[in-house]
Amino acid sequence: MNEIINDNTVILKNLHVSDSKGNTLVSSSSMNIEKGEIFGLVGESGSGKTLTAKSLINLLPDDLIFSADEMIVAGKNMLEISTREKKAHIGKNAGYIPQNTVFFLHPMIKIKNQIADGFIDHTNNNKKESLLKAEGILSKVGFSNPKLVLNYYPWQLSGGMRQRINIAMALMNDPKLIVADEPTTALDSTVQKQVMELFRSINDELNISILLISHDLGLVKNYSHSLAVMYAGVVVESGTTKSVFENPKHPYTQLLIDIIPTMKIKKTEPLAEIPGYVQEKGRDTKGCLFRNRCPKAMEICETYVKDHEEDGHYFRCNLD
Ligand SMILES: Nc1ncnc2c1ncn2[C@@H]1O[C@H](COP(=O)(O)OP(=O)(O)OP(=O)(O)O)[C@@H](O)[C@H]1O
Repeated sequence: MNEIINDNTVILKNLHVSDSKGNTLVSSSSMNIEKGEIFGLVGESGSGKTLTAKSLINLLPDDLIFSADEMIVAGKNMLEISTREKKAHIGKNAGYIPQNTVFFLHPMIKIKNQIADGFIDHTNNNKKESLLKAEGILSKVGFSNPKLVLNYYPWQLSGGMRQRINIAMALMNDPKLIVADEPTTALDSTVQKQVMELFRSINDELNISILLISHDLGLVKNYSHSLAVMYAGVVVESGTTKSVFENPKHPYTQLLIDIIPTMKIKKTEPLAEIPGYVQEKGRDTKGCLFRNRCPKAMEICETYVKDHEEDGHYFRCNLD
């Protein structure tokens, strides 16, 4: 009964996450990730990107409470299966690349002993088979001498190489979905580009869906097919990347697009910012959470906010 006949890798409707004191952290958030697409999830720090992604892949901290009207991930209804089944399903079908990759790999354990674990846990393969598989994947992610790399300790590798190892680890179980949380934040711009091109080729060649979390709308514009913009725990706009960029509807999205740095900016010029900050508290209001920073706010925005959807382009705002 839990097998879903649907091509979408993720269907999420009305996600709500709160802390143990009942404070709302994420609310009314929905998204669909189609099979084989790169889906960008953007927003400022604290907007709920990581919590949303972690809800999907069963990694929410135990002290947080979540609910949703629908949550389908890689063909399974996550709201109807046991914790054990969820763990097995996610372990087999989803790879996670966390924000802080430096601490993700244990510095004192050889790569070969870290890369094999998840694969052995979720398949019936032994260590030898898993290392053979790892060699193939390491060359896919750009290592010319995978046998040598397997014998390295993480501290012997550069940041970009460690990130390639993390990507290889996420690929070991042939997942349907990879969640990459700010995967290039710690890298310099040349390595950043190489890593993003690697994600693109993985997506092209293996048809794996990628949930790309980033605060950088410019990066998401370049690499994603569709995207969702989050503000203060709420998805305020979503759609294909083309339609959101050609016709951004939400004032927050419009401002984010305006501040994407362009090549024309002189090095000495400061980057523009949106005045104000994302609110941490009071996220369960019926009104619009962006109203205090919104240049187009109206009185009604204090108590009400309207949902619009046309041809898969969604936005949540009282403007039409
Ligand atoms: N375990 C937790 N307990 C209580 N509040 C939390 C917890 N984890 C996150 N939060 C809060 O939930 C909100 C959303 O956090 P989240 O990490 O999802 O944001 P984000 O958009 O991923 O930001 P960043 O880019 O900084 O990681 C923030 O206000 C954060 O302080």
